[in-house]
Amino acid sequence: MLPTINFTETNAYKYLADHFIAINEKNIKQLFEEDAERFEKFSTIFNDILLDYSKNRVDDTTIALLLQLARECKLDEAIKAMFAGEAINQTEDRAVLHTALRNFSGKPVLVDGKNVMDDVHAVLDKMETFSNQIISGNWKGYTGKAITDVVNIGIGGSDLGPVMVTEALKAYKNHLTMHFVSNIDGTHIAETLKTVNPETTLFLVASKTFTTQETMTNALTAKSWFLDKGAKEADVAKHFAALSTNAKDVAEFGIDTENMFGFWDWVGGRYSLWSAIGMPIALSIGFDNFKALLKGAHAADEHFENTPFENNIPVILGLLGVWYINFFDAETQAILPYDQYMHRFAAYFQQGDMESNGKHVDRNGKEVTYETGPVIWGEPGTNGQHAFYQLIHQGTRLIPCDFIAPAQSLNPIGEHHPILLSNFFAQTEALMNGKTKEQVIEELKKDGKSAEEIEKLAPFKTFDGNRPTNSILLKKVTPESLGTLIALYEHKIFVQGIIWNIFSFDQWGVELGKQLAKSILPELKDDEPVHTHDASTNGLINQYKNWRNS
Ligand SMILES: O=P(O)(O)OC[C@H]1O[C@](O)(CO)[C@@H](O)[C@@H]1O
Repeated sequence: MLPTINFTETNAYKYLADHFIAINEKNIKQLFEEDAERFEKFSTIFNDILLDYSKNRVDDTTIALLLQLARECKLDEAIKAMFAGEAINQTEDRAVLHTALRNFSGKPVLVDGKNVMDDVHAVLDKMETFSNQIISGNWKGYTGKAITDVVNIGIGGSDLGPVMVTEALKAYKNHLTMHFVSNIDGTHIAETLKTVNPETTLFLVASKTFTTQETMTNALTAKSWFLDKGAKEADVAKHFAALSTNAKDVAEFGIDTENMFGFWDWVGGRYSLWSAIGMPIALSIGFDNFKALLKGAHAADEHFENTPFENNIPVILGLLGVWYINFFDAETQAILPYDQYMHRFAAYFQQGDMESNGKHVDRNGKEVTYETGPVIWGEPGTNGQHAFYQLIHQGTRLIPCDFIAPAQSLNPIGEHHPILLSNFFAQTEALMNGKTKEQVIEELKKDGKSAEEIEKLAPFKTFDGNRPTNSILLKKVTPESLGTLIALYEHKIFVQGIIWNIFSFDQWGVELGKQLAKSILPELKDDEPVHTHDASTNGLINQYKNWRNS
C-alpha cells in the first residue's frame, strides 16, 4: 500500500509556502551572482546525461525543503513498494512493474509470490527469434517472399512508445519500412495500405486488452484487405502477429497464438514499450539494440531506486515540477528536444504524464484541494523557436521548460549541429537573463533611434527573463541513452504522483469516453433523428445524419 499523506499538510509545505514569498522576489540571474558554486551544486551527470537545473527559481533552501517534502510524503517507501511488486495500482489491484521488463540485475521480481522474470525472459527470447527471422528474410510471406514492411496497428501506449522510439533511433534502423496505424479515421489505414504489398507485409496487432475499438477495427480492415488481395485464411499466420495480454481474443481474431507475444496486467499501457509492445522497435533497429534500450532503462531504474534523493534525477525533476505547479501556479510543462529524431518525445510523454497524473481524487478517495498533473506539450527546437517561444519569453504565463540536446549529432553535416546547439544554449540563457530596459535603450541608441522612438519601443523590447529551464545534455542519442532518458522521465511522473497523493497508474477518465462512443454507434445506423441526448449532442448527431448522404 502507498502512503496517503496530504502534502499540503506537511511541515515542508508550510516552510515552502513562506520561502516562496522570498524566492519570488529574486531572479535567477541574481541567484547566480550570489552563489559561485551554483552550477556545480545544481547539476548532476549520470551515464553520459548531464542534468543542469541551476537555471531554476530555487536556492539551497528550496532544494532542501523540496527534499524534505519528498521525505515527509514517504517517497522512499513508495519507491520500495513499486520495485517490490506491491499492488500499488490500487484501484485496479495490480502491481506496477514495467521495471521488471528491463531488469538485468539477475534478482527475482515477485508478483503474488511468483518470480515473473522467467516469463519476461521467455517472451524476450521469443521476440529475439522472431525479429531475427523477419530481419534476416528467413521468415517468408505466403508467396515465398521476405518481409519488407511492418504495419503496427495500435493506439495510445500501444502506438506512441514504439513510434517515438523508432523515430528517435531511426539512425540505427535496418531495411524494414515501419508504418504505424492508430487513428480510427479510415484515412489512416487506407493511406498506409496504399503503400504496402500484401505479399511482403507483416501486421502487428498491438493491444494490451485486445478489445480497443480503434485497434480492432483497423486490424479487421487490414485482414479483409489482405484476404481481398488473394491471400487465404491459412496465410494470415505468416502475416499477422499479436502483441497482447489477451490470448483468448487473439485466437478468436484468427491470429495463431504461436505468433502472439504476451505481457501482463502489471504493465501499464503507457509504460509498455519495454514489453512485447516494443516489437516494432526490435524489428526496426534489431534485437540487440532493443536490448540496449532496455539496459539503459534498467540503469535509470537502479539510479532511481538507490540514489539518495539529493542526486536522484527523477526525484529532482519531479520536485521542481511540484514547486512550479503548486507554488508558482504553472499550468503547463514544455519538453523541447533539440534533436529532430526525437520529434515525438513530447507527444509520448503527453500520454505518459497526462494519463498518469491527470487526476482529481487523492489516494484516500477525496477530492484534491491543489493542482496535480500539468499539461505537457512541446516540439523540437528550433521549430518551436519560430512558433511558440514568443509566449514562453514574453507571455504572461510561467512555463517551465525542459531543453534536451545531444552533444554529438548522428548526422554531422557542416555547421548544422553547432548552429543547433548554439540555439539550445542561447535559449535557456535568454529565458533566464531576459533583456533589461537599459540594455534595450543602449541597443536602440546604437541603431540611431531618436529619444522619442526609444521611449515608445523600449517596453516591447524588454524581456523580464527569470523564466525557469532544465537543460538535459546527452553525449549522444543511442539506444542505451534513450532508454535511460525515457525511464528517468517515467520515474519523474511517479515521484509527482506520490507527492500529490494520487494514483498514477489507472486511467478511468479515458474509459468513460470509450463507453459513450460504443453506446452512440448503434444510434448512427439509421436515419431516424435521435432525442436521447442533451440538445447539443442531439443537434450534432441529427445534422450529421442529414449531411452524410446528401
Ligand atoms: O493497448 P490497448 O489495450 O489497446 O489500449 C490502448 C490505450 O488505451 C488506453 O487504455 C486509454 O487511452 C491507454 O491507457 C492505452 O495505452
